[in-house]
Amino acid sequence: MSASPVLITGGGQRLGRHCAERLRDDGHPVIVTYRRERPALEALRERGVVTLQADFESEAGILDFIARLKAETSSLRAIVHNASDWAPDSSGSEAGANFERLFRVHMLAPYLINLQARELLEACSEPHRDIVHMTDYVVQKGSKKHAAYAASKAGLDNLTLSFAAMYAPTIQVNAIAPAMIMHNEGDNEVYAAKVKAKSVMDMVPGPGVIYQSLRYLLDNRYVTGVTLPVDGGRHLR
Ligand SMILES: NC(=O)C1=CN([C@@H]2O[C@H](COP(=O)(O)OP(=O)(O)OC[C@H]3O[C@@H](n4cnc5c(N)ncnc54)[C@H](OP(=O)(O)O)[C@@H]3O)[C@@H](O)[C@H]2O)C=CC1
Ligand SMILES: Nc1nc2c(c(=O)[nH]1)N=C([C@H](O)[C@@H](O)CO)CN2
Repeated sequence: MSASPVLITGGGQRLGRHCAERLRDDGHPVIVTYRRERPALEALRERGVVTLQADFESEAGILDFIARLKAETSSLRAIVHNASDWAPDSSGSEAGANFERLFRVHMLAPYLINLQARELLEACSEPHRDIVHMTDYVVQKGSKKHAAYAASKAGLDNLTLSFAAMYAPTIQVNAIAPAMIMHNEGDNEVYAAKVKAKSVMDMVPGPGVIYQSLRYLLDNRYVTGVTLPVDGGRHLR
């Protein structure tokens, strides 16, 4: 029987893309979701990655994706909820819409996908089945400029506990809480130096440290309901 795929939402770039490529290198079938077509997706397809379009801004979009996921595969080895919108807080009339959108992308989508794709994980013939939520160090601290984003990631962090309790012992549910892993286009040198100095490890490590953490969770059959901090010791500053 062929191996069941690992689903990575928002896998068309940066951390999700890196993990998709590394999982393919390790021989895993992989499905990624994307919103916007681009050359990186064609490169992933050439490596055998299945790509499914998905926009989690609305419940209808989430449910439409779930239906297409079930048409694509009859089982899943793991689900990595990586898709995310690091939107700053909006002012005035846009504040509520911004908050609701981030709630849907970071909480409603993982919640509905976990509920409705449980049968796909249970259908996996391998002994390990995993759900991994990508949260954020900021869950512990809050954010003056990304309060809605931080709150929605805190909700996702709490969903880790609920789903871990609900789905044990057949499915493990954990989270990874990164801090500054890689720069964004447009980060100037002043900002880059400021964020680099926030971790006592004094570095911006790149996505390899996230794949190491994901690999640990996928390979360990006795860890569930935990959040792995991958933040360079931000709490020590
Ligand atoms: N990078 C970092 O330093 C840190 C990252 N994290 C977390 O790690 C994870 C990966 O980070 P990173 O790679 O930088 O993430 P990105 O900001 O690159 O976003 C990943 C993907 O999310 C997708 N996405 C955004 N909005 C939606 C939506 N409404 N519906 C569906 N997909 C959507 C995008 O798809 P598309 O491009 O196709 O539109 C994008 O490719 C995220 O959950 C992030 O919050 C946490 C702390 C630090
Ligand atoms: N979806 C995203 N979430 C986050 C990103 C990102 O690029 N995309 N980046 C960060 C920052 O690196 C922040 O950790 C710097 O302190 C947070 N979340």
